[in-house]
Amino acid sequence: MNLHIFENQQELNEAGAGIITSLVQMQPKAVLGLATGGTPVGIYEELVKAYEKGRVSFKTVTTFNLDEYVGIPADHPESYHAYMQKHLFSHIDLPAGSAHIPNGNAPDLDEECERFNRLLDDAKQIDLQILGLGHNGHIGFNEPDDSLISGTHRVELKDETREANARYFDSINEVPTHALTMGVGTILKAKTILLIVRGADKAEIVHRALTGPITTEVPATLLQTHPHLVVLLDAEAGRLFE
Ligand SMILES: O=P(O)(O)OC[C@H]1O[C@](O)(CO)[C@@H](O)[C@@H]1O
Repeated sequence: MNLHIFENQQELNEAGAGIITSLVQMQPKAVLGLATGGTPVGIYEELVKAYEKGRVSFKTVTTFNLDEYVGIPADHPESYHAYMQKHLFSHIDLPAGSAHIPNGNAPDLDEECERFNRLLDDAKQIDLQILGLGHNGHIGFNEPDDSLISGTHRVELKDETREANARYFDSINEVPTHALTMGVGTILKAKTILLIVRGADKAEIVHRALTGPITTEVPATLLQTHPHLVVLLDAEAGRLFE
């Protein structure tokens, strides 16, 4: 594991964007796994700046998003489709057909998961998977459980996840109860994983995820088994590592 702790958010954002930019410069046909949530916003901002300065192009890149809520349309402001448009896709030259996000509003969700899995299979391997971390140790929307699922699947969100994400909605009742998520098998198959964690409220869970016993009750502990894990933490999240 390659762990870096940053004193300020800007340095973390630049480091995260720098890793992605370098990969795409070296490998213009890179397959990127993208995350949503509050954590990667600043990194996407830096990526957009790198694109605007002509340092990187996404013309031949393919992307896969980790997850999407079930039951809200893609144009809902809090859908992960809308998030990706707002924070990244509308600012760069990634062709629309190269960006894949599960459709949480598909009429047949099992079929949608199969479609997404087939696309992932066709892409062979994600070169770099960006990950945030849920307060309960979830990665993507793979929630703590006594077993975990390898491929893309439908998941019921835990109360704590819905509470954490309620800040983006008018009330908790509007937060979807289910989501589609890439499974842990797909996540762990990525060549490199870039885990990004910020804030004092995640100091304990990230420490447990990276140093505690491996358990499906903390899905992020499985990341300890990955041969190329890069971790970027802000000073608050990294408190217990110092
Ligand atoms: O970055 P946040 O908003 O704390 O979210 C934590 C995690 O939950 C998710 O939103 C669910 O996938 C992830 O994208 C993110 O890593």
